[in-house]
Amino acid sequence: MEHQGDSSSSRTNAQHSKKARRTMGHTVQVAVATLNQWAMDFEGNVERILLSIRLAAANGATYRTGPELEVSGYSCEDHFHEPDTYMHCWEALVEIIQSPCCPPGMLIDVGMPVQHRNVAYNCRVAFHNGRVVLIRPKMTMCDDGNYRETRWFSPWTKERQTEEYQLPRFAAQALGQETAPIGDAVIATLDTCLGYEICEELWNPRSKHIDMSLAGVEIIVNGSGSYMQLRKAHITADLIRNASYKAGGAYLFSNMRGCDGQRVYFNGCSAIALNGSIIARGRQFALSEVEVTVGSFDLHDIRAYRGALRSRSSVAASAPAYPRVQLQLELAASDRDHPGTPASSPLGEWVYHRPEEEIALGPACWLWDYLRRSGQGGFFLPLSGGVDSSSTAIIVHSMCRLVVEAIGQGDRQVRDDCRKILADPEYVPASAAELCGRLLFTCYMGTENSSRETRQRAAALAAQIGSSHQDIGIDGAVSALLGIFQLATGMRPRFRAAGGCPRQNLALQNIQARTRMVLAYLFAQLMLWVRQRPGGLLVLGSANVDEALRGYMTKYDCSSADVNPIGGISKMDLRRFLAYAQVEFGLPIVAEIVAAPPTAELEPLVDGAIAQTDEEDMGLTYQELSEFGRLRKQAFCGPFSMFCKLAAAAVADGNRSPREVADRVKHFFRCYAINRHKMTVLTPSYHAESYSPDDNRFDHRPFLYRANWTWQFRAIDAELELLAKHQARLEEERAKDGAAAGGGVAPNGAGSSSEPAFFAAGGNGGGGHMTTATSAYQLVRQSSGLYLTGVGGGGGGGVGTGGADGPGQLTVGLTKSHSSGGYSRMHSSVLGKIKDRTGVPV
Ligand SMILES: Nc1ncnc2c1ncn2[C@@H]1O[C@H](COP(=O)(O)OP(=O)(O)OC[C@H]2O[C@@H]([n+]3cccc(C(=O)O)c3)[C@H](O)[C@@H]2O)[C@@H](O)[C@H]1O
Ligand SMILES: Nc1ncnc2c1ncn2[C@@H]1O[C@H](COP(=O)(O)OP(=O)(O)OP(=O)(O)O)[C@@H](O)[C@H]1O
Ligand SMILES: NC(=O)CC[C@H](N)C(=O)O
Repeated sequence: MEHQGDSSSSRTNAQHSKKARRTMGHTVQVAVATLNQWAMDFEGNVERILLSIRLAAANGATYRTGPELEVSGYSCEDHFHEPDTYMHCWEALVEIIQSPCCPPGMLIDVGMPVQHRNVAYNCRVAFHNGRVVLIRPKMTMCDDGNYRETRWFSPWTKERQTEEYQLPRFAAQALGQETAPIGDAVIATLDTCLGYEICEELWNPRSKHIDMSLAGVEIIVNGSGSYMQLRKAHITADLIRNASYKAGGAYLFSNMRGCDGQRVYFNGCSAIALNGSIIARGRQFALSEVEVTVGSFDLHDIRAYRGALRSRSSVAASAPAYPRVQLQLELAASDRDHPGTPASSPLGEWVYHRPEEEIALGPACWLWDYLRRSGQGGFFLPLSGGVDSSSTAIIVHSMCRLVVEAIGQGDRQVRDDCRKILADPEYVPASAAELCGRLLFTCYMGTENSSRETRQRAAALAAQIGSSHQDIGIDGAVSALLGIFQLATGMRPRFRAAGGCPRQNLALQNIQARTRMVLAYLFAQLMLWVRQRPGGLLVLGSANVDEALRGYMTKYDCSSADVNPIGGISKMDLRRFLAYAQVEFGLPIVAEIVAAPPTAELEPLVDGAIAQTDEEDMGLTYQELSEFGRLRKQAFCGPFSMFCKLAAAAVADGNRSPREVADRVKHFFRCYAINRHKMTVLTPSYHAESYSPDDNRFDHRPFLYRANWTWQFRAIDAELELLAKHQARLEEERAKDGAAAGGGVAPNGAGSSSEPAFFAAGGNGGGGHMTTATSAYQLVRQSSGLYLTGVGGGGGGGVGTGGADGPGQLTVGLTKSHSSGGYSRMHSSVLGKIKDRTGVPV
């Protein structure tokens, strides 16, 4: 099926084609736009789209594409259920199509939601010379991480088929066009062919670019809404490079950038690749709202590259065709139009930001978007002089550096936003520190438990970054609150050091922490009044991702803020960031902040020194929390699997016994379970970490748990018993065979290698087979060597039984261990309970 998508192309274009036929060029100049859109801000979104079209045209591009859902903004979420959203998108589209910013002859597409026959799709809408030429719906939705696309959109499932889309009445009248093709089609121009895969379609194993490129589509266009996560930027670049390397052709990747109203920060990095090399790319982090990246390539280079890929050509020869929308248009500029337009050369190596730079830049840009869009006048931060609140303060300072730099480079949008925030229409910042003094208000809120060192560190950091700093005491407020309690109950809690029980000790800590939160909001509301400036300040939070995971924070203390730039970042990464900032931003005090042991300073000092450290309090190190966090979320480990993996590693390293590992895993899960409720009120945090426990979108789990995990912990105990038995048997074997055995046996027990046999395929005595199924249970034995050495030396090869089990022995071993250990104990107690309740023996 072919569509004459441009049958009524304008006179200008017809003349252009005639001329081009005489002086045909092969170099196509294209533009990918990176836009900082804002969900539901149709006004601003249209302006930014038009600006990008204008810039693309000014740079000689004949084709412009942009990010996913750029008309509405990506993060509209349940607004995608509202008919208004679709209507406003069409209104915006008509405005864009009819704008004088769109030059005649230019092929343009925008991303927006479209409802067709009562089904909502996430689409690219391509237009040319005032007409919609194709609506291409997304065919593979994204639902992982923070994405929830199938909640609003359906994938287009009719492969290589189109239907007629009926334009809304007002749009049809405005454009003089009743229908447009919608579906899985491509656009054929007079000189090349172009097709779409939208964001996730590139990430999916059945990427659409494969079939399209085999069917002769030379330019693949991807409009994306891909958000930042630490250490992720290289993935998109690799995917684009690989797609165009394997399939040949040009790959145009256009991404959103910035905070469009949610916790995520879209990652920029728009790029153009040709035949496996990146030829143009945009920035990952920046304050500019519109960035247009232009690249040019020779269509003959695509044909030569593909033709030389012989295996590709033979597959392509039988590839099914796509419906093509035919346009009377040449994308390649004629030589006379753009004499000497050179094809872009491959860029050198793509240098990615290190994680510490990503922390310095990403949250800073996100905060800028949040601040200017919230209409507030700056930030208020309770600054303790510890790693976390210092990191937050330095991120604001980094934001100020970016603002000053952008204004210096002539970014008028940033300058105007800055003036609006500060309510000063003439303002030009003198330096980052000077701007910081106006935007960031820090406050040390000391108690009798605060040390001189932290107080001084907070003051020194404030002086070095330039924030407006105050040092206040809050003991009066704390004792007033305790006084009320005492008046009401006649009791006054005491610290542990003064003979109080843990409950009293904890309550006395939490009242200090919560009082700080109340004061933080008071100061945030009134500090600009004190300075005779309008508006208020946003309260910043500083709880890191590990504290959230472990629940090591007081609910509704200073962790409850308006926004938290470090809530998705681990303590380990924050330390890296601080080391980087110390040098990069010239902040010598940071060395002391990093070196000090993290402490809450909520318990009395002992002889004037800190008596409480975070890691001791938590019973876990920050490094362990990162490891547990990754296993829980990224590796999808429950307590049992986490134990198995960590025990295997610990035994291999010889640094911990399985029992110690079991104790720590159980402690972690207990703490996680009793504190999970805190995640329901977690301050909105910049999303950066793939193991974030954020309950809002990213990590959907219950918040009421059976915190002693009886069933799961019993499985760990059974496993411990099993390992102990193996250990005992191993020692027995060693004692028996001693040096004569010369170590373990080779695979299949056939040799006498001095290495413990690792991939044993069955003990010689028992004939058991190690199947390819590698459960976590098997891995424990593999990496600890316990199972395999036992197999070889003992000649029995049974697991858990020491007998001559046959195939499948591992499973049998597991079952036996459970029934001999925890499971049978539990089982009899259940039977007892049932009997008690029913009176009937079971
Ligand atoms: N399942 C559940 N669903 C809903 N709510 C639940 C709940 N379980 C307890 N609760 C409630 O939660 C409240 C207890 O939580 P909360 O008041 O936060 O108190 P809690 O978690 O008991 O104690 C605060 C923890 O944070 C530590 N801390 C304190 C201060 C600073 C720092 C630091 O970051 O350096 C750490 C402190 O050592 C302690 O471990 C109670 O009201 C309790 O009834
Ligand atoms: N003495 C203090 N002055 C001002 N704010 C404080 C003080 N103590 C704690 N806070 C605030 O409460 C937050 C949580 O306190 P907590 O003691 O848990 O610190 P933390 O999470 O370890 O962070 P940090 O590394 O900044 O101390 C801090 O990040 C900080 O914003
Ligand atoms: N919007 C999307 O389809 C997202 C795709 C992809 N998984 C990403 O993280 O970028």
